[in-house]
Amino acid sequence: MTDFPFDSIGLDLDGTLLDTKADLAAAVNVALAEGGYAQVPAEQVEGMIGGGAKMMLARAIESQGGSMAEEDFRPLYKVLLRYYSENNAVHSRPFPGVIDTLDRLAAMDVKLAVVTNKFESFASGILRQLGLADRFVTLIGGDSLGRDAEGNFRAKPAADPIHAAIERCNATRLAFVGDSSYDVMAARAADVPVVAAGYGYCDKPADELGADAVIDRFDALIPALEAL
Ligand SMILES: O=C(O)COP(=O)(O)O
Ligand SMILES: [Mg+2]
Repeated sequence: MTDFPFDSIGLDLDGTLLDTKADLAAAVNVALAEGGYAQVPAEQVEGMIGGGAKMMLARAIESQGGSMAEEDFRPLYKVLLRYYSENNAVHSRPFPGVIDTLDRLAAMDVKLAVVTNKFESFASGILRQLGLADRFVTLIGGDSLGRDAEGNFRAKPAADPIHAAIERCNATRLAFVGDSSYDVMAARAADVPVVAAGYGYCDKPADELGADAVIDRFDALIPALEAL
């Protein structure tokens, strides 16, 4: 181990490690077509990513003043999930600098955990298809920790998935990296330092997310963490 200040890093998936926008947009648009709604361009879907697939679809339907009644929404959500389960790594790829940086972190014995609001099965399938699964000590998806007393998934922005990452990495010092306000809120709630991926699908300007640092490429991560 070098004098790198963290022994573990938690990493968001969509918009941080992987550019998944095109596959997510295709899945949303299949569901929107099913409901008779207009198609939404991928650039617009981008701002709807971060809270999980259900929230992404809800935002797309609401942007067209559509019905959010359970009997209208549920069938479209099912269409999205079915389509995405079969088409989730068609266009999705690591962002520039991701592979090199993960190699460098592995060489420094830094443990890596994926903490995503995607369903665990989707996230693990994508990482497997892209040949990246073995790089992570653990993967915590939006559904991995079950639901809280109100019936909501114990997912970001809650601290629970970050705490789970700390535990599963057996981390002494963990930092988190993510692209949305959910990521920053979850890291803050768990009291861990957080770096914002400014090149990702930020739901507000990256420097307004409240992170400790902002990077504009993934390969700026190691120096950014060293400077925290
Ligand atoms: O798919 C989403 O909406 C969120 O996924 P992420 O937590 O990996 O960004
Ligand atoms: Mg994200």
